[in-house]
Amino acid sequence: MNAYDTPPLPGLTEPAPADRPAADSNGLPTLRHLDWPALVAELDTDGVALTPPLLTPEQCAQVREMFDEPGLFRSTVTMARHRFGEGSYRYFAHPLPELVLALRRQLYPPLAHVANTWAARLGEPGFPGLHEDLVAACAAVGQHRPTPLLLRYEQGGYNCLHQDVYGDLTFPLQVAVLLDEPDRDFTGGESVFVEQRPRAQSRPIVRRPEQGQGLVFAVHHRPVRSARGWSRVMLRHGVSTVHSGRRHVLGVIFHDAR
Ligand SMILES: O=C(O)CCC(=O)C(=O)O
Ligand SMILES: [Fe+2]
Repeated sequence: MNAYDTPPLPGLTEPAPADRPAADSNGLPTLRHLDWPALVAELDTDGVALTPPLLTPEQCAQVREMFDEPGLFRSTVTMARHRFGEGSYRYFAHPLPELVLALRRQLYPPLAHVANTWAARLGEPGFPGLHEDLVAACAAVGQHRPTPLLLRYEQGGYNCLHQDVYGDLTFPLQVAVLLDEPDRDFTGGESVFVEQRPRAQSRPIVRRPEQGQGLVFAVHHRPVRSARGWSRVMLRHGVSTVHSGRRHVLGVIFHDAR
């Protein structure tokens, strides 16, 4: 059983306005245009869902440029050093930039609804309905460090298949927002997912978001209906080689890290 009540899934009663991102009076994203029931259906089928643009091209440029402001980050990882791939990523420090915070807070409640449905299917503990309560739950188990990150791949860059687990408390969904325009700013660099099914061969899934679009996907596993009820299917994600140009992604992970 879930230990938390989850607010109803937004979008079930309100019509989705336009299929493009809007900004509030502070220039921060507002995500009222997302068709959550459609995204949930996609997540339940594939474990991966592609959103309409979450950020405008201007907001994408704004976030991309943050990569070169070292003061915004708590740590930088050179992927080749750990054999994670080729490229680098930086974890944002507190206080998170307003735009990153806005995405994290606004994407969380509908995803918590999905997470709680998945948890109930798998007999796992549930999650709070508000992101601030998830952050508090993380802190209570020693996970204090923010996990949103910016990734940069140059020509030849890639990201090996992995899972973003940073402690015992793992929120099961995450979002990656593409900040560049494919085939203009870079070529190659597809988003790659591999679903490892029980007692079966693995399924590859490839997505090519446009600039500003987000990919929502399972962090480690998700429920899939089987003959004996629900079983866990593992998902790993990565990025194929960038053939030319530079590719940037904003990674929004909801649990904090140890
Ligand atoms: O660059 C990508 O598309 C993958 C980013 C990633 O691994 C993440 O957001 O956790
Ligand atoms: Fe990742």
